[in-house]
Amino acid sequence: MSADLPQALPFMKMHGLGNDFVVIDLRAGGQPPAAGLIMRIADRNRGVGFDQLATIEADEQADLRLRFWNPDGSVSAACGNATRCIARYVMDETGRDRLSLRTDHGTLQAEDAGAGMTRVNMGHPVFDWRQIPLAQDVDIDHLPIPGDPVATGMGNPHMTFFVEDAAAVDLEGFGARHEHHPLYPERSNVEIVQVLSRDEILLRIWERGTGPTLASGSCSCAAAVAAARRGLTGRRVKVNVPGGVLHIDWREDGVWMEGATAHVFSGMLTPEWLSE
Ligand SMILES: N[C@H](CCC[C@H](N)C(=O)O)C(=O)O
Repeated sequence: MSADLPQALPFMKMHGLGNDFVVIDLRAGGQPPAAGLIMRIADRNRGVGFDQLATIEADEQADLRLRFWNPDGSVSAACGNATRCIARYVMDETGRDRLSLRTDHGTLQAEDAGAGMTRVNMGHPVFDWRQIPLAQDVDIDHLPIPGDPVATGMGNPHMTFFVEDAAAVDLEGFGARHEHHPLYPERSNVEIVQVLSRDEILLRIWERGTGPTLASGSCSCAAAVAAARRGLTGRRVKVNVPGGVLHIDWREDGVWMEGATAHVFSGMLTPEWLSE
């Protein structure tokens, strides 16, 4: 082994309803990986594979500082399921039942919801077109796009379509096309929603920078907020995603999201692989 190989890089693999994450714990120090290394780790054949990579850092204002990246190396200010996974891990580690987590979308509160479930307040939805962001001032409840979608910001941009039959949508073609719609200068996450009742929806997801995923926290929040704004549901809904169930509750203090999490394994990226 040559003396100038990088050190091994420890990581954790976690998932929330199949929305999977590589988590790098930097609380003791160290820099987040550069975009090139993030893209290599994202490779499901030659790396580890993930929907998002997250780092945990120590923070002076909150209990933890979290950052998120997509497999294409782009940054996301919000990642609800990774936030829940990391909150659960640190609550188990410290014995605490509440944590504050600073993200690029503000400081979020997480709590133990009992029965192994973890709840996070994802903050207030954003309805200002400049902050979502959209390219121009349009009616966000009825975007000038075929299919009549709703625009919502959850720290990241969302475009939500309501359909009769979500299973009938060609998500690959539809999602890829709409992620890059010119109305969204920073691209968009795309949600296909089928309303089942006043308090239950079916959701299929195309994540910006990732593609189709089994679940997505911020997409579930955006879909629930959009359904409530359209008057199709109340503000508390059960969201059925391909990977399971999330419960969304749009309260006065923000959009709360509750569901299961898993810490699957801890591993090491080897010095040999890191230096390739
Ligand atoms: N999986 C995440 C969302 C990632 C969003 C990301 N694809 C973007 O906006 O760039 C979640 O649970 O909220």
